[in-house]
Formats: sequence, structure tokens, C-alpha cells
Amino acid sequence: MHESADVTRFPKPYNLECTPYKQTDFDYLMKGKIEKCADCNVNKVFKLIIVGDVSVGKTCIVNRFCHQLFDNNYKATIGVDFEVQLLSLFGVSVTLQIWDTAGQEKFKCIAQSYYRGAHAIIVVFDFSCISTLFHCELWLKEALNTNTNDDVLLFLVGNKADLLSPAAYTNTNEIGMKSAQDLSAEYWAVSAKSGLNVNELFLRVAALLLDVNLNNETDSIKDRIHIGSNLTLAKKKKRKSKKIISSCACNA
Ligand SMILES: Nc1nc2c(ncn2[C@@H]2O[C@H](COP(=O)(O)OP(=O)(O)OP(=O)(O)O)[C@@H](O)[C@H]2O)c(=O)[nH]1
Repeated sequence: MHESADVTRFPKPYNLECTPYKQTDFDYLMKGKIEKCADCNVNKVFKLIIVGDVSVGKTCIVNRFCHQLFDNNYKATIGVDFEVQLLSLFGVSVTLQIWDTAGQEKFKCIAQSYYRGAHAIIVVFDFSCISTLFHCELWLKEALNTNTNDDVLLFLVGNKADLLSPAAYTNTNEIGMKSAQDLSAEYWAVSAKSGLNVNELFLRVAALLLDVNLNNETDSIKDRIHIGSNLTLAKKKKRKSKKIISSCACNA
């Protein structure tokens, strides 16, 4: 884990055309809430799960982001690995719990038991092995089946962009972007080896999660006010009907 500098600009998507999440900034209301959270030293905790075929580079992406490291030697993940990364977004401290799951079929059962309650699902494919892209839909379906969070954010990430020639990269990128649209996920092309877009991806995930979280808080406050005002109305009606009953009793 490393300390990161405060992020003061809302991180952009890889391609605005290729994301269901069109936010490129916090709105006026959210900015006010963020200032309050920062003043009160609030810490927001978000759970991310990373899924995808064997050897697409899930662990390397996490290691690049959390430790600025890249290892050429493949060591299969057994079940699931866990990393924590602290960030500061607009003065608000955000903890990302990153669950790096195994791609091997024999570990699927163990890994799936950690899917529950994820705020974001990142499904990864390997640019140099197109079949791994075709399996992403199934990975996503399985992750969504076990996930109980309605507001979960979805990301489709192509890794090992460094391995392709410019022409092959453009070609696979287009197929990846089309798949992301079909999956209603935000698309990213990264390289754990060179570091291309890895930080940008996680900062974008964190900012979108913060936005969703603060929006939900605002909604639940509105709900409480709404329920509260209904209760007050009901109490007033009750009091009025009591008055009518007692005035009827007096008249009798
Ligand atoms: N050239 C290149 N190689 C990469 C990149 N990312 C990962 N690799 C290599 O791909 C292999 C697999 O990487 P891992 O991160 O272990 O893959 P994984 O998806 O976590 O694999 P499982 O744990 O089995 O699911 C390793 O040999 C890495 O060095 C990348 O961006 N570029």
C-alpha cells in the first residue's frame, strides 16, 4: 500500500463514448457534501472485486496500483487475495478493499464466496488472447448473480496492451469497446507492465463510487424527510378527527 496525493479533479473515463457513467465532475450538491465529509474526517470504504480468466493479469494490475510493482513470473492466485489502498479524493479519505480472485476453474467456488457486497466489479481480459474477452460476459453474470448490491458499478478492462502492434491494438480495442457497451460496463485499456492507465482506472472507480455513495445518502435523507412529513400529516389528521369527535360528544 502506498500513500497517494489528494485527487482534486474528477477522473475522466478512458473514452466518454464507451461508458454508461457519464459523470465527469461532482454536481453542486455533491461538492457541498464532499466538503462536509472532508471537514468531519469521514472515511468511505468500498469493496472492489476483480474477475477474469486465468493469467489475464489481474494480480499484476493490483500490484501495479498498490505497490508500483510488476512481476514477469506467473504465480497463480489460490482462491482469493486481498489488498487495501488508501486514497484521498477531494479531501475525503477513501479506502479501497481490492479482492483479487483466482481465474482457475478449481478455485471458482472459493472466489465466488467473496463476491457478495461488492460496490464495483472489474472484469479483465488479455489483449493478446481474444478468447479471454469472450468469457467476460460469463464472469460478469456469475459475479452479478452472487452480488446483492443494486448500485454495483461494472468495468471491462483489457490488459497487456503493451504486447500488441498498433494495428492489432486498435482492432482489439474496438472489439473490447463494443463488448463493454453490450455489457453496460465502462471500458478501459491498460498495461500492468508499463503502468499505462492503471492508476487512472482505479481513481475513476473510486470517484464514481464516492459519487454513488453520496447520492444514495442524499436519497435516503430525502426518504426520511418524506416519511417524516407523512407521519406529521397523519398525526395532524388524527388530532383533527379527535377534535371533531369531542365536539360531536359535546353537542350530543
Ligand atoms: N506483457 C505483459 N504481461 C503481463 C501484464 N500483466 C500481467 N502479465 C503477465 O501475465 C502473467 C499472469 O499475470 P497474473 O497477474 O498472475 O494473472 P492473473 O489473472 O492474476 O492469474 P490467476 O491468478 O491465475 O487468475 C504473468 O506472467 C505476468 O507477468 C502486462 O500488462 N503485460
